[in-house]
Amino acid sequence: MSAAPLPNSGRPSVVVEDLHRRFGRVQALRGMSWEARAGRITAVLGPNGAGKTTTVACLEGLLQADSGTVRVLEENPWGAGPEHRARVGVMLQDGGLPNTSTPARLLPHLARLYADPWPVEDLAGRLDLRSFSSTSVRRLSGGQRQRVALAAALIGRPEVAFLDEPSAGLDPHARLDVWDLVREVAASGTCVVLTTHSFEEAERLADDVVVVADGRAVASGSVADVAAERGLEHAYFALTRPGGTAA
Ligand SMILES: Nc1ncnc2c1ncn2[C@@H]1O[C@H](COP(=O)(O)OP(=O)(O)OP(=O)(O)O)[C@@H](O)[C@H]1O
Repeated sequence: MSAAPLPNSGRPSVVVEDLHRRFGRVQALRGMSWEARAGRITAVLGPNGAGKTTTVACLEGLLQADSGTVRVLEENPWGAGPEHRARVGVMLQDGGLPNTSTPARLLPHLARLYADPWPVEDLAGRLDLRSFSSTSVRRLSGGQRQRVALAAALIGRPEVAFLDEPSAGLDPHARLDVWDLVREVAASGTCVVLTTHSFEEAERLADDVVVVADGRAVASGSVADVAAERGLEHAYFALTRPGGTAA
């Protein structure tokens, strides 16, 4: 029997290479390049408007780049079929959940779309969804909706999960629950890519970090490498200072 490959060996699960995307006069992406690997958590950090959401939308197959390459599980996500979609979990910033449904109806419905879903009860327990499982999505608090959106992204046990600010606005208990779950998902071999504005989240949760500014990646690598001696926060400010480069 051959040894199981290391989770971060082989080709990266997510590849962004020299991506360009313009919206009218705004050049949102200008040569964005980075990679993310299976079994690791990659945090994408950057100022407002730096191009994080645009890049992730291209990776999710929701937006087409003007030029450059995007590969997710070795496929171009733009126009990819249902088999590819089933392998990728997406948590959008605004939740993207149907307002009139309830967690108790929505999650079992989503679970039935997958061959080997995460058991709904277990996921609901892990994210503490039970106390509001019969409340309509419209009436949930922001943090509750966020946790349901995360459950919806993970229920299909995706090989790649894109999580847009997964713990923004959560209370400290919920935040720790989310971090534990995300770590577990990555430990099972999933490539987790999350956007965040939190240095604490990047430092405590992520293995790798990509710092984005002005439409391109200005640093990427392990959190330890990017943070270097002076810490991630210092590196971030040096790298993303308007018109400046790393000190
Ligand atoms: N659909 C669109 N139409 C016009 N401009 C857009 C569109 N989507 C993004 N942009 C612009 O592209 C740039 C990059 O936006 P993007 O949402 O990718 O940034 P971001 O890094 O995710 O920011 P934030 O941290 O605020 O979420 C911004 O200047 C934004 O205004």
